[in-house]
Amino acid sequence: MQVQTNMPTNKEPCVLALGNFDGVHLGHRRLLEHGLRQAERLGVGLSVLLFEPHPLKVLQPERGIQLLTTNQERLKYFEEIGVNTVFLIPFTREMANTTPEDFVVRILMPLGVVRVVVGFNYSFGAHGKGSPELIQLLGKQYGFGVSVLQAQMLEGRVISSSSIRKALLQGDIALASALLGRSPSLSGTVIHGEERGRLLGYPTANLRSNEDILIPKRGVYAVWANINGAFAAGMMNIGMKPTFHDMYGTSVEVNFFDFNGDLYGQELTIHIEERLRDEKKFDGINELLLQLKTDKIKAQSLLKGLL
Ligand SMILES: Cc1cc2nc3c(=O)[nH]c(=O)nc-3n(C[C@H](O)[C@H](O)[C@H](O)COP(=O)(O)O)c2cc1C
Ligand SMILES: Nc1ncnc2c1ncn2[C@@H]1O[C@H](COP(=O)(O)OP(=O)(O)OP(=O)(O)O)[C@@H](O)[C@H]1O
Repeated sequence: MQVQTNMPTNKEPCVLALGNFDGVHLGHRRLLEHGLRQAERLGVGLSVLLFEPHPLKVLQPERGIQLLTTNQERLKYFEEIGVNTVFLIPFTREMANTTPEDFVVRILMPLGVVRVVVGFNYSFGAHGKGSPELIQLLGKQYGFGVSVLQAQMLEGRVISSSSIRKALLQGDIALASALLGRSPSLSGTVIHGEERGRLLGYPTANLRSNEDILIPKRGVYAVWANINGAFAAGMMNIGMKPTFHDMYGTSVEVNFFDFNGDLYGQELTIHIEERLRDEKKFDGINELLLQLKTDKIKAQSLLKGLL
């Protein structure tokens, strides 16, 4: 898969899928699969146009965006699905003010678009005024086809990045997984913690993720990661360690059951399988240790099926 950060000069014909694709969820997958079939029928490749940073970060910086995927993760999923080219175009305030027609003429046409694939709720151009109907009209005028995919649903619910964000903030891993079509994950770099974990007999990898990435609801989760090519089961705590601190920022830490080694500085992707419980303030270390033992047994039994 090619990633182009400059406007192409060769203008190879392509089918182009449009949107943010945060999370690359089931709805996105079905849209991209439709794009692949169209591309095959037309004998061209499938491209995706992505704005970087996410438009909401530029348009509503005060809201503090909470993304499901990093750029790297989105690109990995696109590659797995079979996308040929990703155009990564900077999103600026000027871009936000582009009229729908200018967007088509200045951005889409130079990409060699023969067909555009969008979802039923796609919006584009200044104030999000461009709709699927408008892009169909512009397609007729400028000579490219347009597919508008109907709303992809799961059990009566429209699949969307926002509904997945909501599920994760409520700790509903089952719902988030069903909408994503895979377990949710959280990536980050292993940093130094307070080094209390190893004294407790539960050493933890403390994770720092990109500031724009969503952290699920506080609590304890059954998780796994691929460490140096091997499956590693574990349990993760997202929280403030109330047993030890009155005021503390949120930390994300994972105790892997059968791993012994140095992870500092490593990039890890933690796959979240199930939420086990809320974080609690315990009356001392012994109570916490008893609970951790129970958590471990529960997580191990849940994760056994994944091996
Ligand atoms: C699976 C798991 C569950 C935890 N649950 C709690 C909890 O409910 N309450 C709490 O105060 N701390 C909890 N902790 C955090 C511990 O209090 C301890 O501070 C931490 O493991 C050590 O942190 P460190 O790596 O920064 O030294 C949990 C840790 C893990 C790994
Ligand atoms: N459930 C769905 N069914 C059909 N098309 C969809 C669905 N979800 C997204 N799309 C389409 O996929 C493309 C990328 O969508 P977008 O990034 O806006 O995702 P989204 O899940 O709708 O996000 P958000 O919830 O943040 O609005 C767009 O063309 C959009 O219309």
